Amino acid sequence: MATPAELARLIDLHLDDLRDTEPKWCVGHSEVAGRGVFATADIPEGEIIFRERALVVGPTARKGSILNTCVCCHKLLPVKDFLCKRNCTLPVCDVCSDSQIHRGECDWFIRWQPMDLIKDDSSMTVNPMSLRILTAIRVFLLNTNQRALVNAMQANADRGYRQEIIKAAQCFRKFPTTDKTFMDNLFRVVGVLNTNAFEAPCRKGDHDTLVRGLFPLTAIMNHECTPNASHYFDNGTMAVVRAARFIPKGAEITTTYTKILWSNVTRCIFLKMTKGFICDCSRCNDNTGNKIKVQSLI
Ligand SMILES: C[S@@+](CC[C@H](N)C(=O)[O-])C[C@H]1O[C@@H](n2cnc3c(N)ncnc32)[C@H](O)[C@@H]1O
Repeated sequence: MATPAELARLIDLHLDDLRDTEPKWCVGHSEVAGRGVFATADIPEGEIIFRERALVVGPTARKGSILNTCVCCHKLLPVKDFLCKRNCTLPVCDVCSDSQIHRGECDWFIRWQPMDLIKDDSSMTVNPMSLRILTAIRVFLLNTNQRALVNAMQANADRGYRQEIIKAAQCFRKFPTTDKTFMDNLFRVVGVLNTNAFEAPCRKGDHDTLVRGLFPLTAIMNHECTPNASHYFDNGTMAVVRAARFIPKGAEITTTYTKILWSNVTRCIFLKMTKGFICDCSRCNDNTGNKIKVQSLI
């Protein structure tokens, strides 16, 4: 795992113009888990601690997601004929289909020969599993420093992630499954995304959608059930982190990976299933909050 100093260097490059001249945060070794974010000065309640743009964004492709949403600008597309004109099978609007941002992924998808999916009314549709893998593929198209940042992030290992890749590979005739280096890298990237990515609300005109974004600095914050910071997303592409209460210099800045009002049991199960850990914070250890041994449930 990359050291806090190496991670901080790469985050610094990623923040670019959003880097404060005197940031009130730093990346350090955490007593909670691995690396974390720490206050370098007293931070008053309500103050914005940092903002960052997404390093990479893609569709969530969850059950119930509206598939005719442009994978680049997220605008709503017509119900029919919404796939890329170059036959990469990704939903993309006319403007984005010719854009630099789509061209790279479009070339990769075309090379892998996506399977046609024909609907009952004989129009073409898109396979959600090929949409789901798109964010991971976009990581391969980042520049060297950006890819190094992704590599420096934690990737939990989970058998389900391999399944996600296998299902995506089945959407193509020529997915490079025999390229071991590529497949190993893809497995790690999928692990990084599943460990760190956020689902962020995004609005385009009247169309509300959820996008899946990797915000590395926001993701480095460890979880607490009574966090001292909160985060929100500005139209899917910008994360904003602010102090939920006064944070003294030197304290670890934490956020919550769950909904704050969920019960102890619900938070415990969610954290174990999605983030692979059992929280040991004071709220979880408060016996009046019906603490249970999650190990015995899973
Ligand atoms: C998004 S990462 C957080 C950054 C991570 N500490 C690092 O070094 O990259 C999420 C992972 O951090 C660990 N983690 C975060 N908060 C934790 C907590 N309160 N207790 C135990 N592990 C935690 C878990 O392994 C979790 O899957």
